[in-house]
Amino acid sequence: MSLLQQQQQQQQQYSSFQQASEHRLVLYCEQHPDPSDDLLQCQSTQLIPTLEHFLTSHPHWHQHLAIANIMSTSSPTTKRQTSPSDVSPLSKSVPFYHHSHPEPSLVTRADICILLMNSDKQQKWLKDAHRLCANNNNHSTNGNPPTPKHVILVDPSKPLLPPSPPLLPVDEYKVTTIQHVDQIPSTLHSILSSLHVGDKLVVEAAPSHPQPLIANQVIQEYQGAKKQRLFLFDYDGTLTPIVSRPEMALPTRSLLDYLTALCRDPLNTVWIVSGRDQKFLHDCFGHLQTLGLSAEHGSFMKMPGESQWIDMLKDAVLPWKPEALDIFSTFTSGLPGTEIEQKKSSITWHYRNAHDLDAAVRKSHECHQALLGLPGVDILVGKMNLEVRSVLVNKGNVVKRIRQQQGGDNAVDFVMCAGDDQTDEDMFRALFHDTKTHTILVGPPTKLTLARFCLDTSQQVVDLLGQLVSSPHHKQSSSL
Ligand SMILES: O=P(O)(O)OC[C@H]1O[C@H](O[C@H]2O[C@H](CO)[C@@H](O)[C@H](O)[C@H]2O)[C@H](O)[C@@H](O)[C@@H]1O
Repeated sequence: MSLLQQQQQQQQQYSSFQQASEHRLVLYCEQHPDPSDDLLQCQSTQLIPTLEHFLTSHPHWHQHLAIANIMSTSSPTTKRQTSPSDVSPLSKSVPFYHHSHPEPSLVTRADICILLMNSDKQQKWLKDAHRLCANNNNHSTNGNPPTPKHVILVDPSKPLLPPSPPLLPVDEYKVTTIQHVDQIPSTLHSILSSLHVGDKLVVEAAPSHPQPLIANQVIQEYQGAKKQRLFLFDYDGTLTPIVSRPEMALPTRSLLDYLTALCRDPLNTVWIVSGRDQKFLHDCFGHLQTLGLSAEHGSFMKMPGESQWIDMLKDAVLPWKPEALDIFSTFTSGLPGTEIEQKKSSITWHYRNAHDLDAAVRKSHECHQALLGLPGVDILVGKMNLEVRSVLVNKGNVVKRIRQQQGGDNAVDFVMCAGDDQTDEDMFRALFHDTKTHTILVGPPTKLTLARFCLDTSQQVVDLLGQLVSSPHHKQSSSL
């Protein structure tokens, strides 16, 4: 192909990309894998596969994204002209543009940029982009202020330190520095989830596969937090493993020590948001005065530092309770080993210990159907249990209330929320659009969830708390 033909083809590809990306967010990647820098070279080969992986685990972004990849390199293999489809299967799932020369109009159009190049080039790129955007805004006729954009700097040479201030006053960009392309999926997910781009895109909370949590990243952000930190923990399956009998699921000594230490740091507010009743939570955690407790999915709350519980359903009538109890009793009498746990404003039917587990699982579907007729309740499918509680409460509302009390989203710069069950998805939903949050599913990465990250076991959650409280920036106040 002649040079002219190549240029025409490139121009055509660029125009098609512009058209196809019109109502999408543009992710602009620019890579300068200096041949003398092995780390950069190596990460550069992983960028596109990482983006493919991101889209596989977050399929709902397919319809919202367009990706431009500028691979500017002296390497002879990438110097030749390539068409998008030569480069990546990405081109088959999202509008994709690939070229070897930076394209200024793409930089100004981009919503998120990923820069894989050495730090000097990154700084130069930011300066140039700053100039470009300023110029572009001068010529903009709509008078709107520029939308702040996001830049992810991948800098393998940067040690893991608390975030440093950006070197440039780049108002147009919110800069996030990461060390490894592996961190791109979680970073991208949190940026994308925070974007409400006017009429261009309204991002609904949609479940996707969580990324395995990188403990060092959390520790770094915990240490970097300057305002308040908020911790929200489910109990069963999150801070303690699921066991055959509810009364045996007691907190370990280390968990209590770590919670005590977390509560002692004046920057921290720590809550357990559980389906358990007040008595159980009080017996296990009542001695930790500054720990907030929420029982029965938000029906009762004990504020940090207080000793009295607030009945959130004080004035509500719960006419469904006797009927729900009747339904559960019928199923219990036909299935030896199953049990009813009666709480003040919810009822849980446990079938984990049924003598005939297969029959109990089958019958649980029937029981679920029977409960559907009850007015004013939510039916929760838990871990070998069915639970009925009032629609007036859920863990998501608990989270919203706690956040309001803390002074809103901006008052807090670190949030960790962990849970393992269907009811915890309400907490994850309430935090979905806040990029500061570390929402953690305790479960496998194959599960669809609104949490951004996952850890396999409750022991890993407890170990992470241990790491946080032994980190150098953790402060201890004199009294608890
Ligand atoms: O919101 P949570 O703190 O996770 O509480 C949810 C329910 O947990 C308990 O039941 C579950 O854990 C038991 C102990 O491991 C297990 O035996 C049972 O099979 C699980 O369903 C608790 O008994 C319920 O009251 C909570 O609603």
